[in-house]
Amino acid sequence: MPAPFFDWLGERIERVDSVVSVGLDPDLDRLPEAVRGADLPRWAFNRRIIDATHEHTACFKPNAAFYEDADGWRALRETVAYAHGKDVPVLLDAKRGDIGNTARQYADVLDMVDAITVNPYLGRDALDPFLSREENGIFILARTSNAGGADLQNLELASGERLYEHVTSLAAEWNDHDNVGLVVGATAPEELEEIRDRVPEIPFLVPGVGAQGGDEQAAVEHGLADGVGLVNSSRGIIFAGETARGDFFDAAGQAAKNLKDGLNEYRS
Ligand SMILES: O=C(O)c1cc(=O)[nH]c(=O)n1[C@@H]1O[C@H](COP(=O)(O)O)[C@@H](O)[C@H]1O
Repeated sequence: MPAPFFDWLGERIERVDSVVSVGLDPDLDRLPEAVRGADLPRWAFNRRIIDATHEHTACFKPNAAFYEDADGWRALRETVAYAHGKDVPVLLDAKRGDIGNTARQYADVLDMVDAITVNPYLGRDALDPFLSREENGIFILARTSNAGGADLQNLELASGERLYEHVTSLAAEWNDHDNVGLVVGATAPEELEEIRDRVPEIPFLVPGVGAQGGDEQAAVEHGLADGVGLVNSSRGIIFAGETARGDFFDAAGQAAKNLKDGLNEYRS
């Protein structure tokens, strides 16, 4: 039985026929004029992005880095409640990982959001406060999309395995509540395929399409487990209006639809 988060996500994917995750990374320097004067510009921006994109969206993924100040936290709370009002789950991209006593505090954010990204490098006890939340989705970083992702994650261990392969096996071992997902970048299609072969049943969050130029086909072909998984684009959707003609937010809606249609060509 999948965890409630993955049940909800599966239903949402079916209902909107989309595996698109829209990344809500509202860089204050790039917000359009229309929302700059608002009391909480990031919330005003996200609300309009959600309005424009939700019908094409399986999940919203705010990255915590864009909210780490007092107003940011208020904007995040409003954003999450609004997404929930549209029946869209929210995955907080926070990449948490700390000693148990601290991790327990971090994990409390799962009272507000539905899923979170976590960093495995402090080991199992650092993730226990997250993994024990049976309702939620816990996405463990396996192979990240950035250029330096290979520096550590592709290191070969004495066993002959790569580090990301070992992390993948550990994640499967830690998946007592069927609430684990993995983060694997679309910019690393070979690793995506290898990781999928290792864990056929774990859904992936695949960032790195769009602005980072990752492989959409590989993201869909290897990212989904029994049809469930997410392919994320943030800047490519929310800032599509910077270069498009017409309304800024309509452009975001169109970009979300285009990504959905493009990805759906590879869904079986
Ligand atoms: O955990 C993530 O979501 C993540 C993992 C990773 O390997 N690469 C990656 O880009 N991300 C996040 O996904 C989003 C990608 O943003 P765009 O490059 O604008 O689509 C950002 O919030 C990143 O922090």
